[in-house]
Amino acid sequence: MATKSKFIDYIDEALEKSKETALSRLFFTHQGIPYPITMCTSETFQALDTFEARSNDIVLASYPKCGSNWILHIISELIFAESNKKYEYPEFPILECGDPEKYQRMKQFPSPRILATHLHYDKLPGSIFKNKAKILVIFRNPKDTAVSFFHFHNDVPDIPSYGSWDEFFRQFMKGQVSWGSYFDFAINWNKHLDDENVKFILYEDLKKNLTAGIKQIAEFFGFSLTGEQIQTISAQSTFQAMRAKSQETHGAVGPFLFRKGEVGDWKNLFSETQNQEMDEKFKQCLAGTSLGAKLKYESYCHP
Ligand SMILES: Nc1ncnc2c1ncn2[C@@H]1O[C@H](COP(=O)(O)OS(=O)(=O)O)[C@@H](OP(=O)(O)O)[C@H]1O
Repeated sequence: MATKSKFIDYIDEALEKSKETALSRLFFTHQGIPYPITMCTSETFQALDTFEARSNDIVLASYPKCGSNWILHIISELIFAESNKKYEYPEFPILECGDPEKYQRMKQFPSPRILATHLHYDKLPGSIFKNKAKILVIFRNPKDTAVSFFHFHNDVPDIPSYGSWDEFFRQFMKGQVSWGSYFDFAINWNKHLDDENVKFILYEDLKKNLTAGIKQIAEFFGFSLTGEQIQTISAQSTFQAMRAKSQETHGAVGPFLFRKGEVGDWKNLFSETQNQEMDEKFKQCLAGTSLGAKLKYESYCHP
């Protein structure tokens, strides 16, 4: 994604802060949602209200662990293929993370700017909608998302760990994890997936047919690339290719972030009771909805 850059500096800085942070002190709550103090501050949230989006910003919205780094990579490769200019990540790409002055600096950045975010729909800065920026929304099945989230906490040495998978699962189901509840995030987006300038993409579909997914993403954002260029990007965007370069692109956390990249890893951790609990929650929150169908829960979350 980037050579040693602000991007890696920012991750290293957050990891350094994490070292001194116990899990019990990791979160602060802003407008009802828990965020990690190692990455977000209330000052930055305040400054975010003044953020001015552009119509040609590329917005990537996802709950944590649904594949945002994958899509970020694909987008930066699309930009490179079209313009022959490497996207340099002048700031950490997660919009809500960083110091409050970042939005001032971002005014100077050339278009297109990539804005990744884990914010829930109703917490996104209004200028994204007012100025009609295009938003790609990435979803992944909730069981694999939870398992990926747990491993990230418990595998990365500098990030506060949970006592056990069972403990993490309890907190995940209550929405007491960074960026809040997966299900609230989903319920919020469900009403907006057919809005103008919004496109939905499913992690599992991208896994099944990466080339087709990249083609759709390119079309949505108006990149006109040849079939050969799409194939090249596809070859560079497989899990294996990205994991092999992960230390170079993401620093020390790279191999933990690009952990397994599989569909169905939840089967290794979920107990029967946890399965039933999540199936029930899915039913309550999303059964019969447009997003509920799009997530293909039956295919990806049933044994
Ligand atoms: N190319 C490719 N193919 C398949 N899967 C991939 C790819 N790149 C990233 N990933 C997987 O995405 C998971 C990390 O999600 P995020 O990038 O959204 O994480 S974060 O929220 O920004 O920390 C994490 O999932 P798990 O492996 O299940 O933990 C990554 O491995």
